[in-house]
Amino acid sequence: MDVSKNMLTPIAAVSVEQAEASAHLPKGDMWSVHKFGGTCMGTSQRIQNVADIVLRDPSERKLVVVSAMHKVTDMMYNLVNKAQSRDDSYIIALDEVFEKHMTTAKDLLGGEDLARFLSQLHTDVSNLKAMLRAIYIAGHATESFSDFVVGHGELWSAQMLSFAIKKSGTPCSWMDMREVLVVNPTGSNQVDPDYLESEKRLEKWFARQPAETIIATGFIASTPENIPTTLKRDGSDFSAAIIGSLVKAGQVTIWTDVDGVFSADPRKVSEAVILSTLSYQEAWEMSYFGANVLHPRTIIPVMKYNIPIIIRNMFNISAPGTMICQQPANEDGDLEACVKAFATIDKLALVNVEGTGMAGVPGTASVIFGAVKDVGANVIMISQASSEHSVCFAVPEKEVAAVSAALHVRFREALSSGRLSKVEVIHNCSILAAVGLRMASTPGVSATLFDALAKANINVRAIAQGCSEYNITVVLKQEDCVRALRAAHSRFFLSKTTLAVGIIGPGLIGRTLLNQLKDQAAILKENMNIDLRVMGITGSRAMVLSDTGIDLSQWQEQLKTEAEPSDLHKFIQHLSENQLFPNRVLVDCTADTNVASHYYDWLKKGIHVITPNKKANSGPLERYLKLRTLQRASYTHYFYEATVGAGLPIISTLCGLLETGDKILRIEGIFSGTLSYIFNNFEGTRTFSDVVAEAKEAGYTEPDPRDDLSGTDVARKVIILARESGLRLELSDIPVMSLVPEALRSCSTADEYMQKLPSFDQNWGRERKDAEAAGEVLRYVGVVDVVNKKGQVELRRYKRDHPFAQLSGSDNIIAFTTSRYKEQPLIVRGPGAGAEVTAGAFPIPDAWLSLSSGEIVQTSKDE
Ligand SMILES: NC(=O)c1ccc[n+]([C@@H]2O[C@H](COP(=O)([O-])OP(=O)(O)OC[C@H]3O[C@@H](n4cnc5c(N)ncnc54)[C@H](O)[C@@H]3O)[C@@H](O)[C@H]2O)c1
Ligand SMILES: N[C@@H](CCO)C(=O)O
Ligand code: NA
Repeated sequence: MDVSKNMLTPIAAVSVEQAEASAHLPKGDMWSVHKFGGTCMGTSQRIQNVADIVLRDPSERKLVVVSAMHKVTDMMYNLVNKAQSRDDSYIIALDEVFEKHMTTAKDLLGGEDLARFLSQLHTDVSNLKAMLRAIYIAGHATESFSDFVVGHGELWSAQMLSFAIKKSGTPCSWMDMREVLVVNPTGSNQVDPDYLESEKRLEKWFARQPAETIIATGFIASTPENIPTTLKRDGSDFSAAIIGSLVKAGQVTIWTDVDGVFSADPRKVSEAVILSTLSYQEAWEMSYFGANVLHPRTIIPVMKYNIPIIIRNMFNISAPGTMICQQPANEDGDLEACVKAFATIDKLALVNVEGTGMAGVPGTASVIFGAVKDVGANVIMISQASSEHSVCFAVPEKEVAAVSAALHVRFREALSSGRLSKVEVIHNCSILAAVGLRMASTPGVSATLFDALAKANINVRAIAQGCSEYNITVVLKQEDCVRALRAAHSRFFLSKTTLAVGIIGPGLIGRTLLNQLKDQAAILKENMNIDLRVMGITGSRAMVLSDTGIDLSQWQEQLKTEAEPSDLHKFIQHLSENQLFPNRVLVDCTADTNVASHYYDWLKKGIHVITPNKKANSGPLERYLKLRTLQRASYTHYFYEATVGAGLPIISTLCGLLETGDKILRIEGIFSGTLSYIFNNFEGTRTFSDVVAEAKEAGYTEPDPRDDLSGTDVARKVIILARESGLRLELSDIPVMSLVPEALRSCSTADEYMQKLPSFDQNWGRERKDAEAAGEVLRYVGVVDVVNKKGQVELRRYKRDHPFAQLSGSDNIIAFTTSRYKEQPLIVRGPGAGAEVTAGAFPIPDAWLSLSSGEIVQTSKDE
């Protein structure tokens, strides 16, 4: 064997191209370093799998760093703890450790190899027994005693693996890294490698023990005085990176149990994707957030020589993993590709120190952070705007009480003199960070991020972005964090926009809407990339909820068989919390005042509301104004086109006129599909009550047809349009001529009313004939008189040639007289009631699209 080949390769930085060309498999003389963690070394079978992976790597020179078998490090620490607390059971615990390794070895090895390993294991265990006995007697273990004991897990796993590899005929040595790796403690549970000394010792090691496949113990090392120690919390990944840099490896592969680094925590974002590449800095940023990557320190040694690190799943070898290397060449150059990943940290508190006495006074920050340091708190982010009137920073929630107390003490005088106005704590915060090296050079990234957050109705409490621009950090309420993460992630990573929909009131309109959605969902997805899912349907008695979307061909059955008692609160909660998607829409298809009274809260939660229910907009003026103010102030949509004239573009026409600067003078028309139908068809051939029954049958009427006949429904529409035109009117301000005879107003049900109605047919017959005799027809009309600030609803007679006399079916006709349309009013005419046209008024793709992408759609004029 050529010993020189095993000596350290001269320093030769690997370029990115080289690294990529090598496609995870370095060629030539370069070392391929692998690291297998405890999970990978969990059982004899897994150790065998590790051996197979190592054997399959065609590199000529392989150096494999291993952790102790799964759980063994904890078992070893436990031994020390038991011994020093004089708990005799350390002996049994040591037996368990012995057993575990003996059985694993027996499974894995045979013959002489097994005998050699077991004999070594015996020797080690009896030495450990002696040492633990000493600890037991002393009642104390020094750090180096403890490190010595604990490190055995790695010694055994490395030896077993090296024997397992040898078994296949490949020469293989194992390396006790305590002979090679020298580190100095730095305090705070970290160590610094002594690269020079380690390099020297490594050369010596190679000279003694030339090998092309080496299994090395992770985690353990020596002090410069040759006392066994460990790499502390940085662990075996760090060992692999250090040894990788010492041998100037072609690459370092870290084998774990995940497919690579995800774009976001996959437990929180189901659409998270595996990233194929990450720059060192990006990985660094991600690892800070606890992403399953590497400890930042781990990256430093290999980064120095541009050695790529590949994170791969040992349980899914086919997954290519994530390569961490120097910034890869631009991929797409698009905005979305700039953000590599999102990460979050929960359980934080924001501390805000505020006051005029800080501006221009050097040293305030130093005092603040001095106080924070004194209580040993870790500052997670800092933000100060250039006005210098406030400094805010985030610390772990559990440290905030101490921080706040320390600041109050430190600033007692400043606070009492008023130089500082407050030291304020905002609890229950989380951090959301967007990470990406190329954010630095791409304008618009933060705009897109903040836009996504705004559209998901998420309030941002504080913002930080360093000049490096690798990371944009926002602080938000913890309860919003997952939703924020999903909103941001879907904006940058999903091509499709998503909508979670809840339907309240699957009556005639609701049912029709659900049918339309069933057909439309596929088209929306196909043509517009909108993923629309109905997450819940609730009637007045039963509801069905789904986490992934209700099958719209089954919902009626589900409502019968799989339903639970309806509970509006739970329903809303389900939609807001348990959703796949950040965009949420409620469609209220009831005529219920109570349901309508919740719109404000829903919009406030960021849930869009679509409704044909007139109760909110025609209810108490004050509530209406509050709702509209909120709607204008938020990014949340409130669509109610169907409340007037069903699917006819009445409200949008009115808004269009107002937005373009026109002035509304008068709106007059036939606003009731039911009453239009009734008077269009009440021509002498059928009785009045028969025609009313037909209208009900056709689905034009309100759930209680008396709402139509009494004029209330028309009055509500008049009020809606009046308010839209800027009038501040209450429903009670509108004089209404009711068509419900006095005697029938007290009927307790709609059915009773319908039954008694025929007794009034004669009166109606007379009325109609009178009009006919005068060449006129009866029409029930509503008027919004904007000039005189009033409204009116009444039955009128019109000449046979009047446009209002020309209607058919359930037609509505609405005439807008405006400054522009003064001589000839602008007329909108068409069917103004009925299931298809009404339900069709809200799922218009434009509306869904604007909802899902969060475009602001003006549904009314801004006053
Ligand atoms: N029918 C039309 O042509 C038309 C046109 C425009 C607007 N609208 C409006 O559409 C709405 C629905 O009309 P419809 O004809 O479908 O009435 P409908 O009576 O057929 O349906 C209403 C449904 O809502 C349910 N419901 C009532 N209160 C509820 C509650 N608190 N929680 C859950 N579910 C509840 C009822 O059980 C019923 O299933 C009404 O507001 C109506 O004014 C109807
Ligand atoms: N009942 C209403 C439905 C449309 O709002 C009508 O007849 O016009
Ligand atoms: Na309409």
